[in-house]
Amino acid sequence: MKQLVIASRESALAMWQAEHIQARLQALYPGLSVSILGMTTQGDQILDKTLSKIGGKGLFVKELEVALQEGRADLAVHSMKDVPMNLPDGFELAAICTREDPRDAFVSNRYAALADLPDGAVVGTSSLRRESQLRARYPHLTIRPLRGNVQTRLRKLDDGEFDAIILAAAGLKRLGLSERIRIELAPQESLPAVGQGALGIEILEGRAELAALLAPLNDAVTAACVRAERAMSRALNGSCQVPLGGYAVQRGDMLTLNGFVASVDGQTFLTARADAPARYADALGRAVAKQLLDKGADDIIAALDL
Ligand SMILES: NCc1[nH]cc(CCC(=O)O)c1CC(=O)O
Repeated sequence: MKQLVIASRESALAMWQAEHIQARLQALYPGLSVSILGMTTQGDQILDKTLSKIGGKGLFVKELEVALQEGRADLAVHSMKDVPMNLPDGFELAAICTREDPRDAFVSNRYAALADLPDGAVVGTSSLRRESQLRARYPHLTIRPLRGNVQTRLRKLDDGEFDAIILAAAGLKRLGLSERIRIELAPQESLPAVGQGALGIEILEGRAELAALLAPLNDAVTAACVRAERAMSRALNGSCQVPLGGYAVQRGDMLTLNGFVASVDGQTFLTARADAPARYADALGRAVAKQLLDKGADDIIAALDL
């Protein structure tokens, strides 16, 4: 293989991620030419509705998959957080790269931390996961929807529409915007989204030579963690239409997975946790999902009116 084309969304964050993978590939294979094909997805275009209402994560990856299918690109770089739990037939993840900071970040021009926000302060987020956790811990806050790419969200904060917003720390750091982070939220305070902070590389199934070329970009620890998180979410039928979070860490050979499912108002809040050797990542994810279901997660999900 002499040249590769990376399909990417055109947002600054997506382009940073594509360029990061481009640079890693060029460092690994100096003779290889790697270019980036930027494209807009429906998820980028429809900004007046929350993601959960317009059909969720698939909207950010569909156009990229079409480019792979039509041979216009060889690989697509995604934030794993945006990748649906079940890939369409004919696609596979060739690599999951080393995870960046997985935490959510508190961003505000006036307040140093969530606990400093006064009664009725307005916090922007369109993530049901972030909303349910905020409502559970800080019922006195007002949560308002906030969509758009990272820069758009920061501009809305700066325009005074919100007292604070919550964003993924990874996105801010990648864009050189770490100074906007007032404080990072510990996983116990805001459990990250499944796959948050990790990049994934998607290709057409059956391209063995391409898969082998991309294999060195895979990070085994991140891959095991993300596999456990995604297995949990899949078993819960999770999407961004369900307020759920899942976050795994690996110490030695042992994975620990924490998960939660909550009602959007944060009134019902179910948590679960389990450990297993990394080679049982999928089973670990299913076991945590089972705990959550046994505690009544299916009632919460059924009541969501999807
Ligand atoms: N939902 C959009 C999205 N997808 C991935 C990231 C951040 C980067 C990552 O998690 O790898 C973001 C922005 C955010 O949630 O603030």
